[in-house]
Amino acid sequence: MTEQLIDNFGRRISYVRISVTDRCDFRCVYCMSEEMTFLPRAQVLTLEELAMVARAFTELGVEKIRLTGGEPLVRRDINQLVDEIGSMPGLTDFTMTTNGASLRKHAKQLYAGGMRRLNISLDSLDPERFKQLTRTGDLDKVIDGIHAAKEAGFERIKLNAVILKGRNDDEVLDLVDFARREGIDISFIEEMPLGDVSDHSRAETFYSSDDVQALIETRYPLIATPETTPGPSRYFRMADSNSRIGFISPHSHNFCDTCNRVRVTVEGRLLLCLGNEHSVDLRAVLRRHPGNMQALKDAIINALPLKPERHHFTTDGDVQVVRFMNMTGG
Ligand SMILES: Nc1nc2c(ncn2[C@@H]2O[C@H](COP(=O)(O)OP(=O)(O)OP(=O)(O)O)[C@@H](O)[C@H]2O)c(=O)[nH]1
Ligand SMILES: C[S@@+](CC[C@H](N)C(=O)[O-])C[C@H]1O[C@@H](n2cnc3c(N)ncnc32)[C@H](O)[C@@H]1O
Ligand code: SF4
Ligand code: SF4
Repeated sequence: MTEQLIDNFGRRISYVRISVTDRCDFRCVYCMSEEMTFLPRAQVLTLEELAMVARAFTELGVEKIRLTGGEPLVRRDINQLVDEIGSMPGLTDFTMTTNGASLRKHAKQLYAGGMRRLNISLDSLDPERFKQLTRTGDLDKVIDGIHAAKEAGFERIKLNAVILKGRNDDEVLDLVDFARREGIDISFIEEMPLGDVSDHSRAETFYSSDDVQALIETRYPLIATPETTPGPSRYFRMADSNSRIGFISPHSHNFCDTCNRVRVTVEGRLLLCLGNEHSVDLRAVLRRHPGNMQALKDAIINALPLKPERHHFTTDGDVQVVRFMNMTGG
């Protein structure tokens, strides 16, 4: 029987999020500072190391892998990694979270590599505002990227929108209408206190999922659905559309008791929880014992008791976790 990863709270780890780069072509205000220094290449896992980490997890019973970043599509040779992971036995869900700007170039290859779902971040449909929120992003490219993903055949595409009071809360209904028109899903995310951002006061911009939901229900009554992905969204449906509306609410509806996931940061740190610092250095194991799968699996198994029960985020604007989101991939 396959070995399984079960933590001290009885939660089985079936989902791993792997950050493949800390670099990004955007500088979203809630994720990065304007002047970011990225890691030297030697500190980042190589493609071979990333593939070995993915294989170790699948051999330990993990069924879902998400590639993230930074922007995963700016990593050179990303398609090679996708092909390799996509062919690993045991994976039932292989996917990516992307800002969408390079999907016109990559969507077909991702599909060919075995991906069937994609999450694409989109916080505004207004080109000027989109530029302000991402600092460098071009809205047209992202919309074109969404279309490219649909054309490539992706079965489920989900938009992710981080809602900030006073910045884009007036676009919630427009974003829902966009998702309905495109026949795709959308999740609304509460901003988390990761990384020290100077652009806005997080205490002032906090906008709860309940408020987003109330706003949507002024136009579309929402019907709760038990459907889940092995992710943190709570989903709702509308009577007259196939699009699902999700809410990712780390503050107002904590989902830690059903947590099924761990992360591998771009430096190969196995991070047991997004909201805490408990971690183990897998890169050191990989480089001390090159090619030794058992040593890597043992390091992962031995790390599990470190997984904390939950995060302790607050909405008062305090930063509890200093690392930026692009290191861990969200
Ligand atoms: N606090 C917390 N936030 C998470 C966790 N997993 C994902 N998120 C946040 O959820 C948002 C969307 O993440 P995605 O990369 O789209 O992944 P997902 O929601 O797990 O994806 P699905 O598989 O489609 O459900 C990001 O802002 C993540 O930081 C988690 O374990 N804890
Ligand atoms: C860090 S990004 C990496 C993948 C890709 N670059 C993208 O933007 O989709 C993953 C997700 O985290 C979200 N995110 C980033 N910073 C966040 C924060 N402080 N709070 C909540 N979500 C955040 C982004 O909106 C995105 O949906
Ligand atoms: S949220 Fe994604 S696209 Fe935006 S800066 Fe962070 S890594 Fe880049
Ligand atoms: S905050 Fe930590 S414990 Fe809670 S769901 Fe996220 S990773 Fe799991």
